Amino acid sequence: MKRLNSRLQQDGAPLELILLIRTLLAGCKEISFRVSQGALAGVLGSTLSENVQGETQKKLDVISNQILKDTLAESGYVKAISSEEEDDVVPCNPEGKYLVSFDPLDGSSNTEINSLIGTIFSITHAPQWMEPDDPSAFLQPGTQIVAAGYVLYGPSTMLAMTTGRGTHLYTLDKTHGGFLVTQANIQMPKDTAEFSINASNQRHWEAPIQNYVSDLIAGTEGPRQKDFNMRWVAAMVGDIHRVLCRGGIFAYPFDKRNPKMPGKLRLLYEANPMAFLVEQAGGAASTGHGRIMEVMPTEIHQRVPVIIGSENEVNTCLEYYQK
Ligand SMILES: O=P(O)(O)OC[C@H]1O[C@](O)(COP(=O)(O)O)[C@@H](O)[C@@H]1O
Ligand SMILES: [Mg+2]
Ligand SMILES: [Mg+2]
Repeated sequence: MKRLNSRLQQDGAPLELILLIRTLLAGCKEISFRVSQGALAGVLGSTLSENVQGETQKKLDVISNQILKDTLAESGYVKAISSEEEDDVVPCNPEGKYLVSFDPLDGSSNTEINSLIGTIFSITHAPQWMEPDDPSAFLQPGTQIVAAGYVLYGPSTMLAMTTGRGTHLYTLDKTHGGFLVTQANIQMPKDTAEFSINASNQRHWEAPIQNYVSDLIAGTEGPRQKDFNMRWVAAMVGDIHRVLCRGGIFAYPFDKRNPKMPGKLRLLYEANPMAFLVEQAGGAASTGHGRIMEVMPTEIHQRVPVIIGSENEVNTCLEYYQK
């Protein structure tokens, strides 16, 4: 099986980017170890603090954020970091060539039940004009990302990553501590009979997505004339992993409860990396009104509605928005 280094070289990644990715993954391996210790390491449960988005931070959110922040800041490759758990950007090496955005721990509510969680990241070039504490350099559309992926802390620790030359799946071989390619160039099925959405929010959605999901649920008796199954992990990283591996459609749409919050998931470190991975695997990723990767961010913690998955099913969903 191919090692991470040779796969990245084959895909034409520059040396400094490879070294940065290896550094980032060293942090993720430490998180993986802490996660696997569970209650024994005293890492479960909530802290007394909230992040900038008003969410109660779990101990693992804070620990994972600290691990990644320290590892990346010390590496020298990174000019600045933006994280779900940091109010502002974190300045690193003024000479660093890259910017890294991450969700240190996705699926926080799963930590206490030993269920799927992960780390999501994206990497862009750092503009030379940028001061390391300047958030505006992070406001680049997803099309500028040079590498993105997630590490899934599941029964095995897996990495899904793309540098724009296909999406590859890797598995952490704990016997020597390296990630090995276990599936190169994943190709998602274009069609699917599986959807993934928090249906308890249905009454708050806009009409197009309400109608679309109603038609999925109507199955063979409805206009789609086909039965669909529903799957929900409650961690985007787990739900997207399933969609990448066997097709499906995942959505976290805009809902009307808070008009100032155009969706739940964050563009820089949740929606964009997943959109890049899925597009590179032959899938599609939209806000309902346009390609996620073309959204111009206006702030680092910006939220967007997401509809991500098998290409034909995403397009069918988008027809409801166009009606
Ligand atoms: O249970 P809800 O409210 O539908 O939210 C689930 C969503 O929230 C998230 O957990 C948000 O991410 P964090 O855990 O990083 O805050 C997503 O992974 C998931 O898809
Ligand atoms: Mg998250
Ligand atoms: Mg998180």
